[in-house]
Amino acid sequence: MGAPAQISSARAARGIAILELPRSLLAGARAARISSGAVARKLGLVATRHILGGSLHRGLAAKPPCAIAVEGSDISVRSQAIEVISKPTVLVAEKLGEAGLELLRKVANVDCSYNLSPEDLCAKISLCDAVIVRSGTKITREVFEASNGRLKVVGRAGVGIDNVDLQAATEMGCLVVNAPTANTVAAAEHGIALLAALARNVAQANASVKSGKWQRNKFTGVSLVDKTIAVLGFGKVGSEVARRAKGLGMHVIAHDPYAPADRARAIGVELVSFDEALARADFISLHMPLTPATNKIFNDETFAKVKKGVRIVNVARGGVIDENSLVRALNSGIVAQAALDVFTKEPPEKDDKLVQHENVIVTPHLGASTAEAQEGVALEIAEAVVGALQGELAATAVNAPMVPSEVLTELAPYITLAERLGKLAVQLVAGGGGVKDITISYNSARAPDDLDTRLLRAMIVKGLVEPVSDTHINLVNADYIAKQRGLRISEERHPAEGTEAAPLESIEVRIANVESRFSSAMSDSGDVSLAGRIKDGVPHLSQVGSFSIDVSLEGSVILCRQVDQPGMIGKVGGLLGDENVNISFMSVGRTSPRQKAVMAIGVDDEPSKEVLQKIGSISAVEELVFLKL
Ligand SMILES: NC(=O)C1=CN([C@@H]2O[C@H](COP(=O)(O)OP(=O)(O)OC[C@H]3O[C@@H](n4cnc5c(N)ncnc54)[C@H](O)[C@@H]3O)[C@@H](O)[C@H]2O)C=CC1
Ligand SMILES: O=C(O)C(=O)COP(=O)(O)O
Repeated sequence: MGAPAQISSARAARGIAILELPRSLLAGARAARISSGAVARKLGLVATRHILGGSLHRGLAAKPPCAIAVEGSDISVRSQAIEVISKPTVLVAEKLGEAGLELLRKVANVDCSYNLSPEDLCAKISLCDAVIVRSGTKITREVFEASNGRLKVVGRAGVGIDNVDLQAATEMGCLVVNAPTANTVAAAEHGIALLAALARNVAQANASVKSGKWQRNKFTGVSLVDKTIAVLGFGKVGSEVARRAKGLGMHVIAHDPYAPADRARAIGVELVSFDEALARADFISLHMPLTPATNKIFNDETFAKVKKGVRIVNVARGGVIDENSLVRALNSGIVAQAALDVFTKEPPEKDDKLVQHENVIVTPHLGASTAEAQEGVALEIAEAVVGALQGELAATAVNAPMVPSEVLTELAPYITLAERLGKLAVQLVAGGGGVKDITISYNSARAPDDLDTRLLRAMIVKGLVEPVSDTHINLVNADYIAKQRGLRISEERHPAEGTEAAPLESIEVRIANVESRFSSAMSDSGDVSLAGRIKDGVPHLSQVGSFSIDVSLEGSVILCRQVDQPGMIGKVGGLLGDENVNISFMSVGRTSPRQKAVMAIGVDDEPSKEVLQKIGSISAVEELVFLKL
């Protein structure tokens, strides 16, 4: 956490305000929290701030500056609005390439502690904002719990995330990112290396010659050309293996329930069913992830379906094979040979039957271990972790919906609007309790499939739940938390007048089956109802119950129902002015002249109870509520 910073000067020139901060203050800082709505918005902070619930500004993180340029002319920032936050701590728990470490060190304190026991990892984790692991470290529920909410990002420097408890990460709002592309070729090359080594008994022959023997007949192998290889899991690695196997003159078939047919066609691979792949293959190469569905997918039943004498290569995960079944299949000759890079338990026991089997060759999980892949992976994961710490939605997020950066930029003001509507709506519910049925209406001139509402929904949940709980909510866990709290959220799309340039005309939040502290917030259908829109880039409250109003959602809001009559604005404004409460906006929504009206007053500061009471006792005022943003 940081301390409020003093701004040495703020000057505006040609629409750019420069806020100068003492350099000493920012030395070692990773970011500055800008809590003034106007400035935050103009810095584009709002989008980042809300995604991880953090408060980071990406421009600052890379190179702590002594000045922040803010676009716009109407900027006034108080010094308390800026808070400097110290560097995050990233624990690198397994060896990572130097380029990645260098990148991390620019923005974080990097603690490289390898080979930690689970206990030591749990002891350390509460001091870390992020942790980077490879396949050798398990990030279990216990680790997340031990972090006491500080751990915000888990970076998996590689593809497989079966060593991370994703459910626990999601529940705790911790983003998991991986590095899915940089080791693809390395893994595929290792698969091909094992395939060739297997077919020609390279490992056994090597050991034999080194032990002083010369056994040429014993190690006669089999040819690859014209043989059929079944690639199971036709994703990134599987496709690269298929391409290379084609080059070796093999006939390649593949099974993958989710593989696009055009990719298979482009490589000249025949997509077949699982059973057909088993029945036809001379070689089987495994490239599917370890999931509950693929766990022990190779078992006695599966081996009963393979062509006798099949050879198996596994550079995916040990857990996709029932290792006892494989030993049986090897002993009976159903499987002639196996080449394994991965094991259910790593490292396997010394006397492991599979490892020691004469027809099995093994490597210690080396698929991703080339110099090139490790540099690439290190950079890929470091970029993802740094981005995530800065509140960006990592493109390689594993447990959060991916939102392209263009969409994020476009939705940024609506993200703020959504959270604020949620925050206001829950304050309008009497007692704040009983909130269960929420309807969100998106009014948009765009085609229904042209609006990604996941982020908006998450932010509404954040706004609704955070003020009444100690749970930290972000895009990662919003849906989970909503479900856990029994919130039933329905989303509606309504075509709106307007241009397609703006993603949305307005957002309405309705809460059904509750009483309100401000009866005018009840819609005709009996729901607490609020709507807002973006005006000149700023979130505005545009409707309360059935009253149309227009108040900028930057500070807090006083809503006041009155009998419409002259002089009300002056009276209320006078009372607030006497208390030095700055009014940022005022708007009156009426059903018809001199009937009921709702006055919405945007205020920068929280008025005292006394002044609210005085406003409430103005004879024309029928009800009043103060809503904090
Ligand atoms: N040995 C090593 O060092 C390395 C191992 N790996 C392992 O290889 C796996 C694959 O990596 P990528 O190709 O990069 O991932 P990927 O996600 O691009 O491909 C995985 C493919 O498996 C498919 N799949 C899922 N369930 C399946 C099933 N039941 N049957 C057949 N296919 C299924 C998916 O549709 C997907 O196309 C990783 O999950 C990881 O476990 C990856 C890199 C290095
Ligand atoms: O990327 C993967 O899935 C791998 O299996 C590589 O594992 P590693 O990072 O080398 O421990």
